[in-house]
Amino acid sequence: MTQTHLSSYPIGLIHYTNVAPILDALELPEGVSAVRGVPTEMNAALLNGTVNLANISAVEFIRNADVLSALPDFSVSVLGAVYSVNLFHTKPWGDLRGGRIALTAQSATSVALLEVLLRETGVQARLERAEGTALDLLAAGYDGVLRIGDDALREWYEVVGPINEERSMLDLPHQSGGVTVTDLAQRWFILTGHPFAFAVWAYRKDAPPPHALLQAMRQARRYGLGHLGEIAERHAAQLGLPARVVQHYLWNFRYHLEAPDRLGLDEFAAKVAPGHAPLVLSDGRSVSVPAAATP
Ligand SMILES: C=C(O[C@@H]1C=C(C(=O)O)C=C[C@H]1O)C(=O)O
Repeated sequence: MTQTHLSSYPIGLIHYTNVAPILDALELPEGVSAVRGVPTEMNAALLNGTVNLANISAVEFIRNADVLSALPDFSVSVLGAVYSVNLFHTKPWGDLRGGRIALTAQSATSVALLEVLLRETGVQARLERAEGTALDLLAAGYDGVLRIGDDALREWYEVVGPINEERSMLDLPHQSGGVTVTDLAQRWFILTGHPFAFAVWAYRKDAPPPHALLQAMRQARRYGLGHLGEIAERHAAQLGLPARVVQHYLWNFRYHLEAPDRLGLDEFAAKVAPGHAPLVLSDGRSVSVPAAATP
């Protein structure tokens, strides 16, 4: 038997439903292995060198732009509502001043986004790490609770649902039973008019990805976006949500780090890490979108 010596290229995968259109059909090429985890775990794994590439919190890419580069055509971005990055609160936003907000330990980007949004609206609150569902933490006395990912999507629907034949996703209320759900990407859109990039696929500059992996990722995404209905059905069953809700949730994402997403990323970077190292993509370009030519 011939022994093949494979060079090993470990990658990290955040396994939230929002990346299912990219990851569900991904076949890892020979020599590539994957670990899975929540954003803060994958951020740490990439930064400590346990993995060489991962979809990570965009803010960690920004903060570590000296050692990380990002793929030029992959992101988890959204223009307007995202449905799964939510602040649940019982008082109006402005009355959160001086209040206590619980933060999920899974997130880095959304915590930084919340800080930006609070700062820009002049609301100073005490931010504390605490785990639990939004409703449990509100019942425990927190004034606001930040939730992300699948839990946030489920808990959002628990508060504002159900949809029915008369109501589309867009008709759902933003509050119910004394609980308001503020969608942070929607709030960012109102503030800036730009998309918000939650995650990018970053890799260590000293360990660029093999071409076969990039090809496999692009192929998987093409398949996933072409089979969104099936993916939504499968994940809806796992999440305990209507397939209609999950399909809307998925098609709403922008998975290609296009010019508008870069604009949003650049703007966020200027707000969270002024003076950060240039954000470089693997095609050698900077994230910044060139200013439109002036006449
Ligand atoms: C849109 C989301 O984006 C995620 C949010 C992240 C964060 O807050 O650090 C990291 C990766 C993203 O995939 C979500 O979790 O719902």
